[in-house]
Amino acid sequence: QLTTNYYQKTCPKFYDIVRKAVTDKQLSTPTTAGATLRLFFHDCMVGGCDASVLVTSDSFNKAERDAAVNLPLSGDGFDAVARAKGALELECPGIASCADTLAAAAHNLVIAAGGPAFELRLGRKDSLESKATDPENQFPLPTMSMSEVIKIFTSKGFSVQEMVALVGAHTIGLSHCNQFSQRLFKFNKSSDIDPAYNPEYAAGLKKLCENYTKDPSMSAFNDVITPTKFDNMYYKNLRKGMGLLATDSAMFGDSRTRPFVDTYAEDENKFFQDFARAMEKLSVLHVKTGTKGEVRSRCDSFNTLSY
Ligand code: HEM
Ligand SMILES: [Ca+2]
Ligand SMILES: [Ca+2]
Repeated sequence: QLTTNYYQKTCPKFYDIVRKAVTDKQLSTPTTAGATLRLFFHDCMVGGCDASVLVTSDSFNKAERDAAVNLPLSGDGFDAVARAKGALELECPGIASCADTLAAAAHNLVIAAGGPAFELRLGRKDSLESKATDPENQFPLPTMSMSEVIKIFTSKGFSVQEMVALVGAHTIGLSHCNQFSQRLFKFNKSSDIDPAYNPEYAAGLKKLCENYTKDPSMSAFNDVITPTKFDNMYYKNLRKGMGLLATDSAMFGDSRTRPFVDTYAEDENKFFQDFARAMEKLSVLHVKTGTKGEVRSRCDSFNTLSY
């Protein structure tokens, strides 16, 4: 249903406008790429890629964005989409959906960071709903077992290999200390530190996160070696005990996922190929077309109140 040339007649500069807006923002705010890629993931996992995550709550509706799992999403991703949408509305008002704008923004920022292009199909409509309860049980959490994580990805149609490729997104971006602090302080009876960590790496993290309870904004790079470059360093790190989240370490620790970690650590081209294909699949999950959605004029609110 979606096509790569959807805006060819109605908004031929769609892609260039998005690219300009998000790369400008990325240059001034280097956290933009990670923030936007994660925002796209969080949109697509709940009701498909329909910009449901972008809507803000009001006094009548607590929106998806205010679900616990979405609260840490960085404002930079929302802002990148708002800027691109603002520029699009000037050029071709009422034409480009927020869902397409977010997809194109994520696509572009992956490429700008050195990653692969995935086939970007367009024509998504924006959701008519966004509820804070919708994300329940839809997301992998760092505290989950690998079986639970696999179950979530399988339920969305992804194989274990596709899941390992997608998590390679952790080659860029940040995680807050509270997402991995249990691995550093009082891990269990026999050790303060999770033995899956490389000891020097863990010591560095411990220092970095020393005051995280007082300053909840404290965060660490997901990939400590090349934090802003989209490459296969994430998988190389996993093999050295430098996976930040417990689920990152488990990708190497679990025999179901380790073979793919090894493959991607050794072959960046293969990672890029598989990541691109899995992103293509993620980007068309349950998309809404025709009258099942609308083209919002602002990404943070519905055109007409639907409740
Ligand atoms: C096992 C599966 C996954 C788990 C448990 C997981 C969990 C997390 C957590 C807890 C954070 C840190 C959030 C914060 O503290 O602000 C994070 C960051 C991030 N995740 Fe994942 N994630 C998973 C898979 C994915 C996938 C499939 C993608 C994209 C395709 C993705 C993209 C990102 C990005 C780009 C960041 C950095 C965000 C930023 O810099 O603002 N993650 N992830
Ligand atoms: Ca969604
Ligand atoms: Ca990297």
